[in-house]
Amino acid sequence: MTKKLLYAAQMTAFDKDGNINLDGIRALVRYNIDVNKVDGLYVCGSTGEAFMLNTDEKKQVMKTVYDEANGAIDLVAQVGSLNLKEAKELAKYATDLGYPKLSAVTPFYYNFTFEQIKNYYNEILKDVDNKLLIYSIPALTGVALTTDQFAELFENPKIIGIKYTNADFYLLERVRNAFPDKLILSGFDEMLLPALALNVDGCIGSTYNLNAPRVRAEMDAFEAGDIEKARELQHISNDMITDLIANDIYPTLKLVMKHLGVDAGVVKKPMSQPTPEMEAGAKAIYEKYFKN
Ligand SMILES: CC(=O)N[C@@H]([C@@H](O)[C@H](O)[C@H](O)CO)[C@@H](O)CC(=O)C(=O)O
Repeated sequence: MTKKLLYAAQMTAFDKDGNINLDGIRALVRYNIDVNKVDGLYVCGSTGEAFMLNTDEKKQVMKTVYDEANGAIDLVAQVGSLNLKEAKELAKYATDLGYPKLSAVTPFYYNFTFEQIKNYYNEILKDVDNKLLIYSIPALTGVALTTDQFAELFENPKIIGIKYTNADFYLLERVRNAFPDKLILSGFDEMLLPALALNVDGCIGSTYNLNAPRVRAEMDAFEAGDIEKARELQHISNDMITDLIANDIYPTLKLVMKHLGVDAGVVKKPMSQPTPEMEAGAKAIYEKYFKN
Protein backbone atom coordinates (compact mmCIF):
# COMPACT_ATOMS: atom_id res chain seq x y z
CA MET A 1 0.00 0.00 0.00
CA THR A 2 1.50 3.36 -0.96
CA LYS A 3 1.28 6.23 1.49
CA LYS A 4 -1.30 8.87 0.62
CA LEU A 5 0.16 12.21 -0.41
CA LEU A 6 -0.60 15.48 1.36
CA TYR A 7 0.01 18.75 -0.50
CA ALA A 8 -0.78 22.21 0.82
CA ALA A 9 -2.02 24.78 -1.67
CA GLN A 10 0.60 27.47 -1.17
CA MET A 11 -0.72 30.88 -0.17
CA THR A 12 0.80 34.10 -1.51
CA ALA A 13 1.50 36.74 1.13
CA PHE A 14 0.64 40.34 0.17
CA ASP A 15 1.04 43.67 1.89
CA LYS A 16 -1.94 46.03 2.24
CA ASP A 17 -1.19 47.60 -1.16
CA GLY A 18 -1.38 44.24 -2.91
CA ASN A 19 2.37 43.82 -3.39
CA ILE A 20 3.71 40.31 -2.92
CA ASN A 21 5.68 39.78 0.26
CA LEU A 22 8.49 37.33 -0.43
CA ASP A 23 9.47 36.92 3.24
CA GLY A 24 5.88 35.94 4.05
CA ILE A 25 5.94 33.37 1.25
CA ARG A 26 9.19 31.90 2.59
CA ALA A 27 7.74 31.69 6.09
CA LEU A 28 4.70 29.81 4.79
CA VAL A 29 6.90 27.34 2.92
CA ARG A 30 9.02 26.76 6.04
CA TYR A 31 5.93 26.12 8.16
CA ASN A 32 4.59 23.65 5.62
CA ILE A 33 7.88 21.77 5.57
CA ASP A 34 8.94 21.97 9.22
CA VAL A 35 5.64 21.89 11.11
CA ASN A 36 3.03 20.54 8.70
CA LYS A 37 5.43 18.03 7.16
CA VAL A 38 3.57 18.07 3.87
CA ASP A 39 4.69 15.95 0.94
CA GLY A 40 4.46 18.85 -1.45
CA LEU A 41 3.16 22.29 -2.33
CA TYR A 42 0.78 23.37 -5.09
CA VAL A 43 2.06 26.77 -6.17
CA CYS A 44 0.16 29.57 -7.93
CA GLY A 45 -3.24 27.90 -7.69
CA SER A 46 -6.53 29.34 -6.44
CA THR A 47 -5.26 29.57 -2.86
CA GLY A 48 -2.18 31.37 -4.16
CA GLU A 49 -4.56 33.99 -5.66
CA ALA A 50 -2.60 33.46 -8.86
CA PHE A 51 -5.40 34.53 -11.17
CA MET A 52 -4.92 38.03 -9.75
CA LEU A 53 -1.13 38.11 -10.32
CA ASN A 54 0.82 39.33 -13.33
CA THR A 55 3.40 37.12 -15.04
CA ASP A 56 6.37 38.59 -13.22
CA GLU A 57 4.70 38.17 -9.83
CA LYS A 58 3.89 34.53 -10.61
CA LYS A 59 7.52 33.96 -11.51
CA GLN A 60 8.69 35.57 -8.27
CA VAL A 61 6.36 33.34 -6.27
CA MET A 62 7.52 30.21 -8.10
CA LYS A 63 11.17 31.10 -7.64
CA THR A 64 10.82 32.01 -3.95
CA VAL A 65 8.97 28.78 -3.14
CA TYR A 66 11.46 26.74 -5.12
CA ASP A 67 14.45 28.35 -3.36
CA GLU A 68 12.99 28.00 0.11
CA ALA A 69 11.89 24.38 -0.39
CA ASN A 70 15.38 23.56 -1.61
CA GLY A 71 14.47 20.07 -2.79
CA ALA A 72 12.92 18.98 0.54
CA ILE A 73 9.44 18.28 -0.85
CA ASP A 74 7.59 17.85 -4.15
CA LEU A 75 6.49 21.03 -5.95
CA VAL A 76 3.73 21.54 -8.49
CA ALA A 77 3.59 24.83 -10.42
CA GLN A 78 0.12 25.81 -11.60
CA VAL A 79 0.74 27.59 -14.90
CA GLY A 80 -2.75 27.65 -16.41
CA SER A 81 -3.95 30.96 -17.77
CA LEU A 82 -6.46 32.27 -20.29
CA ASN A 83 -3.41 33.80 -21.94
CA LEU A 84 -1.91 30.70 -23.53
CA LYS A 85 1.31 32.52 -24.27
CA GLU A 86 1.67 33.24 -20.57
CA ALA A 87 0.85 29.62 -19.65
CA LYS A 88 3.59 28.40 -22.00
CA GLU A 89 6.07 30.93 -20.67
CA LEU A 90 5.34 29.91 -17.07
CA ALA A 91 5.56 26.21 -17.95
CA LYS A 92 9.02 26.82 -19.38
CA TYR A 93 10.02 29.04 -16.45
CA ALA A 94 8.94 26.53 -13.79
CA THR A 95 10.52 23.64 -15.67
CA ASP A 96 13.81 25.50 -16.04
CA LEU A 97 13.77 26.33 -12.32
CA GLY A 98 13.48 22.61 -11.59
CA TYR A 99 9.80 22.13 -10.70
CA PRO A 100 9.18 18.38 -11.05
CA LYS A 101 5.49 18.83 -11.93
CA LEU A 102 3.22 21.37 -13.57
CA SER A 103 -0.52 21.79 -13.42
CA ALA A 104 -2.92 23.90 -15.46
CA VAL A 105 -6.49 24.87 -14.76
CA THR A 106 -8.95 24.10 -17.56
CA PRO A 107 -9.39 27.30 -19.59
CA PHE A 108 -12.56 29.06 -18.49
CA TYR A 109 -14.90 32.01 -19.19
CA TYR A 110 -15.23 31.65 -22.99
CA ASN A 111 -16.99 28.26 -23.04
CA PHE A 112 -14.12 26.67 -24.93
CA THR A 113 -14.88 23.47 -26.84
CA PHE A 114 -13.20 20.26 -25.78
CA GLU A 115 -11.01 20.40 -28.90
CA GLN A 116 -9.80 23.84 -27.82
CA ILE A 117 -9.15 22.61 -24.27
CA LYS A 118 -7.16 19.67 -25.62
CA ASN A 119 -5.09 21.97 -27.82
CA TYR A 120 -4.45 24.23 -24.84
CA TYR A 121 -2.91 21.39 -22.80
CA ASN A 122 -0.90 20.04 -25.71
CA GLU A 123 0.40 23.53 -26.52
CA ILE A 124 1.45 24.16 -22.89
CA LEU A 125 3.42 20.91 -22.88
CA LYS A 126 4.77 20.98 -26.42
CA ASP A 127 8.11 22.63 -25.69
CA VAL A 128 8.73 21.53 -22.10
CA ASP A 129 10.12 18.32 -20.71
CA ASN A 130 7.82 18.02 -17.71
CA LYS A 131 4.68 16.30 -16.38
CA LEU A 132 1.30 17.92 -15.77
CA LEU A 133 -1.78 17.50 -13.61
CA ILE A 134 -5.05 18.73 -15.09
CA TYR A 135 -6.60 21.16 -12.61
CA SER A 136 -10.29 20.33 -12.77
CA ILE A 137 -12.51 22.66 -10.73
CA PRO A 138 -15.89 22.78 -12.49
CA ALA A 139 -17.60 24.92 -9.82
CA LEU A 140 -15.30 27.84 -10.63
CA THR A 141 -14.50 27.22 -14.31
CA GLY A 142 -17.79 25.78 -15.58
CA VAL A 143 -15.72 23.09 -17.33
CA ALA A 144 -16.82 19.56 -16.34
CA LEU A 145 -14.69 17.04 -18.22
CA THR A 146 -16.07 13.53 -18.78
CA THR A 147 -14.21 10.24 -18.36
CA ASP A 148 -13.83 9.97 -22.14
CA GLN A 149 -12.45 13.49 -22.32
CA PHE A 150 -9.91 12.77 -19.56
CA ALA A 151 -8.93 9.67 -21.59
CA GLU A 152 -8.33 11.84 -24.65
CA LEU A 153 -6.21 14.29 -22.67
CA PHE A 154 -4.20 11.38 -21.23
CA GLU A 155 -3.22 10.42 -24.79
CA ASN A 156 -0.51 13.00 -24.18
CA PRO A 157 1.94 10.96 -22.05
CA LYS A 158 3.11 14.11 -20.25
CA ILE A 159 -0.33 14.45 -18.63
CA ILE A 160 0.00 12.27 -15.55
CA GLY A 161 -3.08 12.99 -13.49
CA ILE A 162 -5.78 15.25 -12.12
CA LYS A 163 -6.18 17.68 -9.30
CA TYR A 164 -9.80 16.75 -8.79
CA THR A 165 -11.65 19.62 -7.09
CA ASN A 166 -15.16 18.36 -7.72
CA ALA A 167 -18.00 17.05 -5.58
CA ASP A 168 -19.01 14.52 -8.26
CA PHE A 169 -18.13 11.19 -6.64
CA TYR A 170 -19.73 9.12 -9.37
CA LEU A 171 -17.31 10.66 -11.86
CA LEU A 172 -14.42 10.22 -9.41
CA GLU A 173 -15.18 6.48 -9.16
CA ARG A 174 -15.35 6.19 -12.95
CA VAL A 175 -12.13 8.11 -13.48
CA ARG A 176 -10.20 6.32 -10.69
CA ASN A 177 -11.05 2.93 -12.14
CA ALA A 178 -10.54 3.93 -15.75
CA PHE A 179 -7.05 5.30 -15.01
CA PRO A 180 -5.54 3.24 -12.17
CA ASP A 181 -2.02 4.46 -12.95
CA LYS A 182 -2.78 8.18 -13.04
CA LEU A 183 -2.14 10.43 -10.05
CA ILE A 184 -5.47 11.65 -8.70
CA LEU A 185 -5.35 14.20 -5.90
CA SER A 186 -8.54 15.28 -4.20
CA GLY A 187 -9.11 19.04 -4.02
CA PHE A 188 -12.05 19.60 -1.70
CA ASP A 189 -10.68 19.34 1.85
CA GLU A 190 -14.15 18.85 3.34
CA MET A 191 -14.69 15.81 1.09
CA LEU A 192 -11.39 14.05 1.68
CA LEU A 193 -12.74 10.96 3.43
CA PRO A 194 -15.18 9.95 0.66
CA ALA A 195 -12.43 10.64 -1.86
CA LEU A 196 -10.07 8.33 0.10
CA ALA A 197 -12.76 5.68 0.02
CA LEU A 198 -12.64 5.91 -3.77
CA ASN A 199 -8.87 5.42 -3.64
CA VAL A 200 -7.45 8.81 -4.57
CA ASP A 201 -3.67 9.05 -4.22
CA GLY A 202 -3.85 11.95 -1.81
CA CYS A 203 -5.00 15.52 -1.58
CA ILE A 204 -4.18 19.16 -2.25
CA GLY A 205 -5.92 21.90 -0.31
CA SER A 206 -5.92 25.34 1.19
CA THR A 207 -6.87 24.37 4.73
CA TYR A 208 -3.89 21.99 4.98
CA ASN A 209 -1.72 25.07 5.55
CA LEU A 210 -3.28 25.09 9.02
CA ASN A 211 -4.63 21.62 9.46
CA ALA A 212 -2.11 19.22 7.92
CA PRO A 213 -1.27 17.28 11.13
CA ARG A 214 -4.95 16.44 11.72
CA VAL A 215 -5.38 15.47 8.08
CA ARG A 216 -2.27 13.27 8.14
CA ALA A 217 -3.72 11.51 11.18
CA GLU A 218 -6.99 11.02 9.29
CA MET A 219 -5.24 9.53 6.28
CA ASP A 220 -3.16 7.24 8.49
CA ALA A 221 -6.29 6.10 10.34
CA PHE A 222 -8.00 5.43 7.02
CA GLU A 223 -5.05 3.41 5.75
CA ALA A 224 -4.98 1.43 9.00
CA GLY A 225 -8.66 0.59 8.56
CA ASP A 226 -9.77 2.72 11.52
CA ILE A 227 -12.68 4.34 9.72
CA GLU A 228 -14.32 5.51 12.94
CA LYS A 229 -11.27 7.58 13.85
CA ALA A 230 -10.94 8.90 10.28
CA ARG A 231 -14.58 9.97 10.41
CA GLU A 232 -14.12 11.74 13.74
CA LEU A 233 -11.11 13.66 12.40
CA GLN A 234 -12.90 14.61 9.18
CA HIS A 235 -15.80 15.83 11.31
CA ILE A 236 -13.54 18.15 13.32
CA SER A 237 -11.92 19.39 10.10
CA ASN A 238 -15.32 20.03 8.58
CA ASP A 239 -16.47 22.02 11.60
CA MET A 240 -13.30 24.07 11.17
CA ILE A 241 -13.83 24.50 7.40
CA THR A 242 -17.45 25.55 8.01
CA ASP A 243 -16.20 28.21 10.44
CA LEU A 244 -13.50 29.34 7.98
CA ILE A 245 -16.02 29.72 5.17
CA ALA A 246 -18.46 31.60 7.41
CA ASN A 247 -15.67 34.02 8.34
CA ASP A 248 -14.53 34.46 4.66
CA ILE A 249 -12.05 31.67 3.97
CA TYR A 250 -9.23 33.31 2.03
CA PRO A 251 -8.49 36.24 4.38
CA THR A 252 -9.20 34.07 7.41
CA LEU A 253 -6.63 31.44 6.43
CA LYS A 254 -3.99 34.15 6.65
CA LEU A 255 -5.33 35.55 9.92
CA VAL A 256 -5.24 32.11 11.53
CA MET A 257 -1.71 31.57 10.18
CA LYS A 258 -0.68 34.68 12.10
CA HIS A 259 -1.87 33.04 15.34
CA LEU A 260 0.20 30.01 14.38
CA GLY A 261 3.26 32.27 14.23
CA VAL A 262 3.51 32.89 10.48
CA ASP A 263 2.99 36.35 9.04
CA ALA A 264 1.30 35.55 5.73
CA GLY A 265 0.19 39.15 5.19
CA VAL A 266 -3.26 39.79 3.78
CA VAL A 267 -5.23 38.78 0.67
CA LYS A 268 -5.21 40.79 -2.54
CA LYS A 269 -8.10 43.05 -3.47
CA PRO A 270 -10.81 42.64 -4.65
CA MET A 271 -10.78 40.01 -1.90
CA SER A 272 -11.83 41.45 1.45
CA GLN A 273 -9.32 43.07 3.75
CA PRO A 274 -9.52 41.99 7.41
CA THR A 275 -12.13 43.69 9.57
CA PRO A 276 -12.15 43.62 13.39
CA GLU A 277 -15.03 41.09 13.23
CA MET A 278 -13.07 38.87 10.86
CA GLU A 279 -10.03 39.09 13.13
CA ALA A 280 -12.13 38.06 16.11
CA GLY A 281 -13.56 35.16 14.12
CA ALA A 282 -10.07 34.01 13.12
CA LYS A 283 -8.88 34.16 16.74
CA ALA A 284 -11.85 32.03 17.79
CA ILE A 285 -11.03 29.47 15.05
CA TYR A 286 -7.42 29.34 16.20
CA GLU A 287 -8.44 28.86 19.81
CA LYS A 288 -11.05 26.22 19.06
CA TYR A 289 -9.10 24.05 16.61
CA PHE A 290 -5.38 24.77 16.92
CA LYS A 291 -4.40 26.05 20.36
CA ASN A 292 -2.93 23.27 22.50
C1 LIG B 1 -11.57 26.91 -4.55
C2 LIG B 1 -10.55 26.49 -3.57
O1 LIG B 1 -9.94 27.31 -2.96
N1 LIG B 1 -10.38 25.20 -3.41
C3 LIG B 1 -9.35 24.68 -2.54
C4 LIG B 1 -9.89 23.88 -1.38
O2 LIG B 1 -8.81 23.57 -0.55
C5 LIG B 1 -10.95 24.68 -0.63
O3 LIG B 1 -10.43 25.93 -0.23
C6 LIG B 1 -11.41 23.93 0.61
O4 LIG B 1 -11.81 22.65 0.25
C7 LIG B 1 -12.54 24.67 1.31
O5 LIG B 1 -13.70 24.64 0.53
C8 LIG B 1 -8.41 23.85 -3.35
O6 LIG B 1 -9.05 22.85 -4.08
C9 LIG B 1 -7.72 24.80 -4.32
C10 LIG B 1 -6.34 24.62 -4.40
O7 LIG B 1 -5.82 23.66 -3.90
C11 LIG B 1 -5.61 25.63 -5.15
O8 LIG B 1 -5.73 25.67 -6.36
O9 LIG B 1 -4.92 26.42 -4.55
